[in-house]
Amino acid sequence: MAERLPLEPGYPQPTIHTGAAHDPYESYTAKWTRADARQIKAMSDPNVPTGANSMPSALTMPAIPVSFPTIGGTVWVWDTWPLTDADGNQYSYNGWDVIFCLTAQQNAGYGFDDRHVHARIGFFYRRTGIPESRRPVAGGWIYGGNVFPDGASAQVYTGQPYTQQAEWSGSTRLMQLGGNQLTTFYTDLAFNRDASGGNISAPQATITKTDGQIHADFHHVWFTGFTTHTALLQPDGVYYQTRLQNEFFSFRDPFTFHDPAHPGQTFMVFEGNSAGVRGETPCDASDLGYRANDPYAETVDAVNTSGAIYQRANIGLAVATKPDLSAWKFLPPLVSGNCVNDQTERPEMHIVGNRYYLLTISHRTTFAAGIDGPDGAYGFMGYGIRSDYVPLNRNSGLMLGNPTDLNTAAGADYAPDPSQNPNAFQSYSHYYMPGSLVESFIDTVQTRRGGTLAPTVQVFLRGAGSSINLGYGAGGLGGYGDISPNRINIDFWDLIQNLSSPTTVSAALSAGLATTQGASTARATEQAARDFLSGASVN
Ligand SMILES: OC[C@H]1O[C@@](CO)(OC[C@@]2(O[C@H]3O[C@H](CO)[C@@H](O)[C@H](O)[C@H]3O)O[C@H](CO)[C@@H](O)[C@@H]2O)[C@@H](O)[C@@H]1O
Repeated sequence: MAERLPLEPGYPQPTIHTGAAHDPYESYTAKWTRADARQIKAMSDPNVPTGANSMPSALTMPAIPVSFPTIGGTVWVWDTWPLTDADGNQYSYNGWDVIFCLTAQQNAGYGFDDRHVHARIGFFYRRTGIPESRRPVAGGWIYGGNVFPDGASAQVYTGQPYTQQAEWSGSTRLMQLGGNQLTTFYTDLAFNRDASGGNISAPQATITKTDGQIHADFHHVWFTGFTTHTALLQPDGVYYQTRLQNEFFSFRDPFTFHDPAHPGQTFMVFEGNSAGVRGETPCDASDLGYRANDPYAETVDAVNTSGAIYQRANIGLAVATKPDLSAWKFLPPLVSGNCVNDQTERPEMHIVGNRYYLLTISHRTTFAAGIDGPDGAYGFMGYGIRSDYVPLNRNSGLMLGNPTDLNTAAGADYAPDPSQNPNAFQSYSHYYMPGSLVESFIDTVQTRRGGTLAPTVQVFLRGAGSSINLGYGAGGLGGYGDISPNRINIDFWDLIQNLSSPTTVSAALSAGLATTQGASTARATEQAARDFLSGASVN
């Protein structure tokens, strides 16, 4: 890593990271250090040689107008993920784009900020291939309802003393090209309420798997299955903090992936906290990461007594131990942010050539005492699943922040000061897609609450840096809810079985599709069905 000289007044030199790869099974956890994260503030400080008067525009999402359109319907929408394979490719299924979203009913007697405890995984769909310019303003998504049958996700807690349960983020994988079998990995959350309606004690969080099938005809998309929910992981207290160690623990957001360097294995990254009893597990010099004799270094004692001891985010790793992905074992965390931040949420792994990008999201309010940064997406670059990850962009870790003046007080993360930071919480839960596109949801613009899909933006990853494409869409903001597939999956037999009229069945037969059974290759089947679809009249 290049040295940065001279020392910037008030800010330390960042930690030296090499990006070097380690074995995934090795006990090595890269650090997002305080020396690194303090570079976020340095970048916006006009008093340092390389600082600016605000967050750099290359790392800042342009302001979303308060007049944003909404996806419509009866549910709030937040964390969203498309239908993908384990390599992150996004699929159109039988001619439909499909997305999965955390959703909560809008008119059920609770407010937007209480949505988390009512969350269900819902789905939306729209026809594939319509140019963005011809889609309705909020993407033209049609709400399809909940993915899992009512009550199915509660079975994970059968016989346990919880009175309420919710479905939190995860990922949904197409298990075989040409088929309709899906596996959803998600966070099954359970808790009790006290008399005032709040939570009694910490929720329990279980990373869970459930299998189902997607179906489509020419009118709509629907699901079957998802009736059996298998608990995969609860925190172990060794690598990952438990609810008994910290009632505010984080353990959620599974994202599964394959690595060409480890064929035949399935890995999962997830949001965790470093194990240890809250407030009794101090940080050490490696968490702070200061170079020797840096005049802007803090002492370990000063950091631990500042309150920063309570922030212990990590990005966890697990590996499947059964081919049907029904059993997993923990591996040591990939990255920790002890005394830096308390939440590294919805982590994703993107492998581009020999570079491994570990991306995550975080809040301004979850940074530790003495560190500041905007709500948004953060990232790290290494040369293997387990690496000495380099935090992106001058080691700060910041990849894409909401427009935020870090010289103003943080405040509550759901209540921006419209006069100072009207867009500081405009979007959250950024998800990186093929084509360097990033989708997210709108939380709050000025004082208007969102619960709808944000404009998609484009962020290029280059080495250990990134930059938003301000030429994308209008001034850097693309379409609202522009989440498009880069691959097509046709399940011919699902399509044929679900055609809605005999005329269309005979059209399919006369198009030669039936002859593909048994005789033709999967490629020919796909091509025939694709030809048929493109010539079909849809309504
Ligand atoms: O709904 C839970 C899923 O959402 C995720 C990522 O978006 O967790 C987000 C989190 O933050 C929300 O609450 C914040 C505080 O109210 C609010 O400022 C923010 O806008 C919200 O997105 O939700 C939990 C519970 O409130 C909180 O700990 C997180 O920071 C994801 O990790 C969950 O699966």
